[in-house]
Amino acid sequence: MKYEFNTERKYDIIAIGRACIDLNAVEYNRPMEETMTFSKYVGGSPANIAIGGSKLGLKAGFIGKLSDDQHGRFIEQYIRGVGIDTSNMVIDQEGHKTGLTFTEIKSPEECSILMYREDVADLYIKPSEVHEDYIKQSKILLVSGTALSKSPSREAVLKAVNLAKKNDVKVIFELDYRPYTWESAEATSVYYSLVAKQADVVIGTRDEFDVMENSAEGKNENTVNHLFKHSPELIVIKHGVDGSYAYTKSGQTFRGQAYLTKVLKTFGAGDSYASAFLYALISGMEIETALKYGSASAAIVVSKHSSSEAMPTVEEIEQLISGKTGQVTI
Ligand SMILES: Nc1ncnc2c1ncn2[C@@H]1O[C@H](COP(=O)(O)OP(=O)(O)OP(=O)(O)O)[C@@H](O)[C@H]1O
Ligand SMILES: O=C(O)C[C@@H](O)[C@H](O)C(=O)CO
Repeated sequence: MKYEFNTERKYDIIAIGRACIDLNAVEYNRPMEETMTFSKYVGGSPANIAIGGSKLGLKAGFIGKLSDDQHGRFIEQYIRGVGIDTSNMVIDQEGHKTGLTFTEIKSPEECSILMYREDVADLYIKPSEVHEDYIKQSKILLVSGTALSKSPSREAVLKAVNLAKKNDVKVIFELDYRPYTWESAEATSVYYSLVAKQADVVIGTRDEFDVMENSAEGKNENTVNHLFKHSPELIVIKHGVDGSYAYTKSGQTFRGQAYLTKVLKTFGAGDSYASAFLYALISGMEIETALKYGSASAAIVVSKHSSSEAMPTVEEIEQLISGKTGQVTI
């Protein structure tokens, strides 16, 4: 089964949310306290997804706010350098800083991230900085859940969603739950539910859907039955190394299996998955194939050091899917 998009658009994907910096531990297999060197990459889930999509050949744009300093300029230059349109990336004029994410790689199974997100520039994007003329040029608007965590970014995103719906732009909601900037579980649940009900496609891990439902150990069947009473037509629920499921409003369920790989760290899996899954959907592939693209892209990124820089090419993904690189599905 395929998923249809408006084809007459300049951009395939416009993402809204944070573009930040990842500082990934260069020394592996040790706790952060003993890690002395880090490599710098552009990070932030929606930026990673846009970068991944652009590397696969999608025409991408980005709506966000950057700090007016060396870090903000590094991010803008990198994003522009990979071919993403940065004309709607605003420079903060109020002294807010870039968000930083430090990563800890204790072992392939034990990796975590430590985010510095106090007063970060990305959460200060205002509704007046989101423009209808831009959004209406895209096939899809990719919304990151973290951008809903504080005002004025929350209202800016809600405006973007309204404009997308008005202009027949598909809204893809990536739940992207990062506890660091949310005030309470109740607030997260309220805003996640609000946007998920309006979105066309919702993507998240099982844990993130539990956050949306403000419950524990929810069942996929209950989640999709509830959301399909509203706008969503396609829901993707990820279960880490156990793979992922895509559910359609018409009642079909597809399973995507993870590919066995030599894991260096597990972060970056979700973003690489989303970029390749969306690339495949936008390119007119079947949902089953899109799940393979997402899983293969994630398997490639978890075997590498970064999230953004490691995003694969179409050839790398297709080699893995066709078994030419010797990897197998789990
Ligand atoms: N250890 C692994 N080996 C191979 N593939 C993996 C592994 N972990 C995850 N994946 C793939 O990545 C997909 C997304 O993973 P996961 O459910 O962990 O997303 P996520 O929690 O959003 O990721 P992130 O850690 O980036 O936030 C899975 O459906 C699977 O295909
Ligand atoms: O999403 C973030 O802000 C951090 C990411 O850039 C990081 O690489 C990661 O955790 C991806 O899952």
